[in-house]
Amino acid sequence: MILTLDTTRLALAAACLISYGLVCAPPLLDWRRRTAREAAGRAAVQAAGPGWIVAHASQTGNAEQLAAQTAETLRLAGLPVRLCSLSALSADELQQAERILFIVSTYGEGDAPDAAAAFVGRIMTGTMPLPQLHYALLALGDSSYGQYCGFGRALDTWLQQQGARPLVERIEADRLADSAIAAWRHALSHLAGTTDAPDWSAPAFGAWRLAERHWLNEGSSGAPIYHIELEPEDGVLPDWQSGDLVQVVAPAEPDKPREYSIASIPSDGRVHLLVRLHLHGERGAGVASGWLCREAPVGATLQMRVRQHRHFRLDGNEHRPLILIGNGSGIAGLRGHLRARALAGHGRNWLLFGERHAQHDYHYRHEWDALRAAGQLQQLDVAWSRDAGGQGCCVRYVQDILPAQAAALRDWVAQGAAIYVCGSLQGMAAGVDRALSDILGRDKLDDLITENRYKRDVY
Ligand SMILES: Cc1cc2nc3c(=O)[nH]c(=O)nc-3n(C[C@H](O)[C@H](O)[C@H](O)COP(=O)(O)O)c2cc1C
Repeated sequence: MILTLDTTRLALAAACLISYGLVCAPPLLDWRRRTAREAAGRAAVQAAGPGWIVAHASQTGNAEQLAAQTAETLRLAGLPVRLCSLSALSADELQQAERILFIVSTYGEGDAPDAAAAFVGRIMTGTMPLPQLHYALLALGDSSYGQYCGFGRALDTWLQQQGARPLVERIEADRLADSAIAAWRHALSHLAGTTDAPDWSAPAFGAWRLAERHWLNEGSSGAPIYHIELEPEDGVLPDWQSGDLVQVVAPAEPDKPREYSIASIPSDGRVHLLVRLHLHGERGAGVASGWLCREAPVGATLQMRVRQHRHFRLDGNEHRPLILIGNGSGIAGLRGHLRARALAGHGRNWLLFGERHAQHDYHYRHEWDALRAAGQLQQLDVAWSRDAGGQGCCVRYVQDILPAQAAALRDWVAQGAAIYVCGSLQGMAAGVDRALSDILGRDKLDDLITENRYKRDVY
């Protein structure tokens, strides 16, 4: 052994060792990361193999909730089960899995919910042999749409084309019809070999009092829109989060509850709604909106319940900057978020709103002014479609604001912002999506969806 105390030689030796470490460390770290990823992938595939997978595609949470109940029923029957979003399934997992229960809704015009867009793009556009896969499929939809259960049917067809075999025939639930949900539960008990499935009944409707109603847009060329406040008759306010919805029963159509975004937060002490009166020409007003906005007297009792809308909650985005984009009555859900943010003391909010006339349709303007003054609304941009002359030819709708704000938008997103879009599906949602995609790039926007940073409540 050769020992030396020569400091120059020692320093040289140390430098050699450090350089060697620097050269080796990155590949080593990379190798460790890769190995960990592969192990996680293998574990997921193994988990998929012998057990059941319950995969959901949901926009407003119905399919997700039914999937959670389905998974719980299997678990109670002692079966290993993995509950996940459809887009979380990889091609490998699909090809290994033997039993999957799919619960999917349909949006747009027969499209997949946003949460399943990645699955459609990545998996359903191609082919893969799935002869080992047995599955059941519950499709949620609404038969008043042209493409009833369009996505559920497309998924079913695609699975069969890949050689997967249905355990039971596809079940379709029209507006969550009890009979269809009962058929699914029945099939499930049969598959799980259990007879004592837990109760799945949704929370009961409660009695609420219509406490206040104001017509917000007198003089507008748009249909009347009302701010409505409701109190529980028993005085016990249920808990909810900004982004959630209510289901309201109109006395003339007790089997068709209508959903509205909640515009308030529990600390307001009341549920606030923003309801547009639907006018159908000669046929008069819509059943539910006509009753809520015109017929029911203030003080009337109505049946209502709060429903979680997990996809539109702040969940996980509480500490991020927020970009809130909406039009018309879509401002309701955004107002809920802004109130929650003000309460929590987060001022990094940007509201972009579109309506018809600045003079008549600037809903809640005094509130936005107050938030601005208090430093709780950092940026506010508005577009007026019927006053467009005054703003130049290019800005009519909320999506038209975005190109001029491209740099700010990129900046906010780079700082971690989440984007919430609320309002009409026709025109607005697609226009906003296109503008965001032009500015940020489609891949970035898809990443934001995956990271739960691009959320939409459009109707
Ligand atoms: C904007 C919008 C578009 C919809 N489009 C369709 C459709 O094209 N076909 C259909 O069967 N159901 C359609 N539905 C109904 C939903 O699929 C149904 O409400 C379902 O229960 C929602 O489940 P989810 O909460 O899991 O997303 C639509 C609903 C909304 C709000």
